[in-house]
Amino acid sequence: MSNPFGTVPPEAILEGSATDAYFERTRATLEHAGKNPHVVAEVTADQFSTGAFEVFTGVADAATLLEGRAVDVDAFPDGQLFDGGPVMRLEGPYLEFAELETALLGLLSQPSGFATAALEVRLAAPDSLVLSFGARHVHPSIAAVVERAALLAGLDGFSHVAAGDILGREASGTMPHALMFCFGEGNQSDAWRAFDEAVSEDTPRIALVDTFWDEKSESLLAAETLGDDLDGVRIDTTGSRRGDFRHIIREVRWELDARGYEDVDIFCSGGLGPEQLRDLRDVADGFGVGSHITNRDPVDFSLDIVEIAGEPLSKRGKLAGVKDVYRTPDGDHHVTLADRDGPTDGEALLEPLVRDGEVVREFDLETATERCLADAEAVGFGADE
Ligand SMILES: O=P(O)(O)OC[C@H]1O[C@H](OP(=O)(O)OP(=O)(O)O)[C@H](O)[C@@H]1O
Repeated sequence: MSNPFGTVPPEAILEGSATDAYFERTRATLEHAGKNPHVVAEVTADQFSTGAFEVFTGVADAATLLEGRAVDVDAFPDGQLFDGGPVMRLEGPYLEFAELETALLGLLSQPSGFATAALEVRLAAPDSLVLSFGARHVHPSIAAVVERAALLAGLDGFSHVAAGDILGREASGTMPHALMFCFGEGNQSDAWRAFDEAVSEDTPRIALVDTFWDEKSESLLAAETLGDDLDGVRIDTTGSRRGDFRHIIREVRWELDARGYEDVDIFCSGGLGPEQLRDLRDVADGFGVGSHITNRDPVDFSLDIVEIAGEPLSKRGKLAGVKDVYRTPDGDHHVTLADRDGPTDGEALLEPLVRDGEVVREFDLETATERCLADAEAVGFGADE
């Protein structure tokens, strides 16, 4: 039972065996030929800007991976938005990092995809409570990766308990339909009352109100049952019954208000993405979002050697030479050769991460979140049309 779920252990990732076989064969071949050239390699998604910004994250994990190797690494800060050109640059003898390419790209690609999708929902409802509910859609061993990406993008919290332990944040949530079933139809009040009695005082009392009856009937019943103790209701109406979800939410709001329950908030979940949040943000108080975040494809990063023994080179379709990337105050993204002048008012985005194997940067999630949201504003990411 040392590895009951068959996951690749951290030791394998750090030592380089979490790799594609062709890198092991490359090492064998280069060692056989007595070659280990000094190279510069870049991690890039798109060679040229496309206007489609994405969030860069996973930098701390990349630093952990590369620590102790005789390489210098420069990278964008965690949470920076990018669009074309390198987000990371590695320099050193090629065999110092050859086999790490597979793990390095994985550590960056999937979290960056999650964070980009999470930022879309954050910006779609900037004033609403938005929680990440997507842990159920991914392998449990990476749940904290999802939740960290959600926090990085400015979401207010997440549902996963073990991720909370890792990230130092308490998991949030309401109650599942399973709880309602255990009390049975007609006994919803018993379920909500028992929940109120059982959970800690600081747990919000948010009743799930779509299980057996109409959302309006169950919401009013929850309000009558818990009175002033009820903080909110959650409506998770299944897709086949949803009809006009906005109308359902407005109707519940109306009925609660009509009976003096103006302080009871309405939370929604189930298949929600940025489009739905924009539509519902003025009638609902908060949202739980899962699959929109976890279904996101990884960002398609690749690592390419761009200079070898001081000479620029690249494969066909890629851009040779060491590059720098700048952001100008107008939000424009500039990719230039590193030995040419960048824009005079440009901020260079590639910053030292590792120097001769030593990690030279500190990581702070709150700072990364601030950067992510400020950068999204600077480049107009997620702006309402
Ligand atoms: O659709 P997503 O955005 O991925 O949302 C994540 C999940 O949260 C809701 O489930 P709920 O908490 O109601 O689960 P339950 O049916 O087990 O109670 C929703 O129905 C999804 O299954």
